[in-house]
Amino acid sequence: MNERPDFSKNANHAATAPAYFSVWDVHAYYGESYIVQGINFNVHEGEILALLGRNGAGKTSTLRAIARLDDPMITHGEVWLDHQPLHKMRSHEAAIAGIGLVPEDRRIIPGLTVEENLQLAQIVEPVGWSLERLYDLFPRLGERRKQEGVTLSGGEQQMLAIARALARDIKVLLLDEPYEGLAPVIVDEIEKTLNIIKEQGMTTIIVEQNAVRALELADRSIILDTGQIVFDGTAKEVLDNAELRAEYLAI
Ligand SMILES: Nc1ncnc2c1ncn2[C@@H]1O[C@H](COP(=O)(O)OP(=O)(O)OP(=O)(O)O)[C@@H](O)[C@H]1O
Repeated sequence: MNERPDFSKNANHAATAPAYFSVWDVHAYYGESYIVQGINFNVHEGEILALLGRNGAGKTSTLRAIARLDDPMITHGEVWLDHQPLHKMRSHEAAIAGIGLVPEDRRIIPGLTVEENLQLAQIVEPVGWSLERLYDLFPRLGERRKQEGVTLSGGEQQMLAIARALARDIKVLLLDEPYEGLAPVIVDEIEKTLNIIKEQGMTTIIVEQNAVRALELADRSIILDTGQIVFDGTAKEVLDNAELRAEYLAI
């Protein structure tokens, strides 16, 4: 058998340091399928972490597990957010505890305007960013506030999905493939916005197939392969390591 290069030496050290958001030895299954196979990582407050890897590496499953969705089910391990044990919570409780998941399919609610989609997110206290602040961040949403959300362009729907997460009082923003299907110019616009959100102190985890764009944005990166972490380090280390990129990201 070919030995594969070991980039994982950094993977476990992070779990010992206290952090704002900690994932410790998480294992998760879809039914009998063992998909998330002992994941450890930390994210510090205000940091952007890119969760990367090839198709099927387990990125979305990891994000879903830490957001405490029913599938995949965590069978072992702990997830902590600002001293709160997310691993003991269901998804709605994790949402109240500060998880803001923006799923890949964006889930804009049909029949509701842009503004109504945002207002719906604020029905339960505590609320996050005001509508005014969200429209300052996303002027296109302000211009289209009376338009039905599902009739927006793909990029605008992505903006609405992010804005809806921020409309709640969240502590960490989890983005699943936010750039998928978007033109580079729209990716530029969303990247700029995510940088502004970071400047305002938000902690973010981004799962993205477009690894180069995600690494431009991120402070740190974790690379997954078959449900395990094979690299944990800075975004620059990934960009500078051609062997690592070729092996796990095909870039
Ligand atoms: N609902 C499910 N039931 C069973 N297996 C699943 C389910 N969803 C995903 N998987 C499997 O889990 C593995 C990891 O999938 P996941 O979607 O987490 O990968 P990913 O890294 O996000 O890839 P992609 O970028 O292609 O979405 C894959 O082998 C996939 O087939």
